[in-house]
Amino acid sequence: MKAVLALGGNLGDRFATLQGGLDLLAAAPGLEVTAVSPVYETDPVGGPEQGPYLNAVVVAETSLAPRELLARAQETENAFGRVRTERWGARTLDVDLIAVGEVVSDDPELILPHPRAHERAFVLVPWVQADPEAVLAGRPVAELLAGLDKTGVRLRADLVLREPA
Ligand SMILES: Nc1ncnc2c1ncn2[C@@H]1O[C@H](COP(=O)(O)OP(=O)(O)OP(=O)(O)O)[C@@H](O)[C@H]1O
Ligand SMILES: Nc1nc2c(c(=O)[nH]1)N=C(CO)CN2
Repeated sequence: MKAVLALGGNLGDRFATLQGGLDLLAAAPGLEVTAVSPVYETDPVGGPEQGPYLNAVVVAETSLAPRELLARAQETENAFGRVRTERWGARTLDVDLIAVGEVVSDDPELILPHPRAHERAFVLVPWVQADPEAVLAGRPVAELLAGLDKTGVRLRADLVLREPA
């Protein structure tokens, strides 16, 4: 199955954390990274006043069940010292599951596709770069993006994630 994961963080050495998170995810058995987006610097959306994020999207081919993938994502967050405080608050690393194959889930522990992805330029802009054919809940991501404000999402061409070996 194809899995799409969104990485983001706005504390500490943000780029080193993104690379470390990607490497750790890729080290999981049953997950092969097939595409990595460029890195974007993004204005924070929601939550308290906080600094800008770096965001990127990773596309992978996986044999893991969605729950196992969520566990890997959460282990990766924890490895980078994520401390949960307030909702949408600053964090070193956030790993969200955007979509896993065609799986639809309304279990609050794992909602698929991610319930806010369709309105988040900081997810859709990198995603469509990693996969121009991307589709979310039956709609081309490129089309969803046409209706969104992308001014808070800036390419950081100087920061390029290394694809894990
Ligand atoms: N698609 C999903 N990807 C990641 N976590 C999810 C998903 N659906 C539900 N969750 C649940 O959401 C809970 C809270 O996640 P988290 O604290 O990362 O939220 P957030 O990143 O602050 O906000 P947002 O959910 O808007 O991105 C997690 O414990 C997880 O079980
Ligand atoms: N720019 C930006 N804003 C956010 C982000 C994020 O990754 N990037 N993540 C959030 C909660 O998941 C809330 N707000």
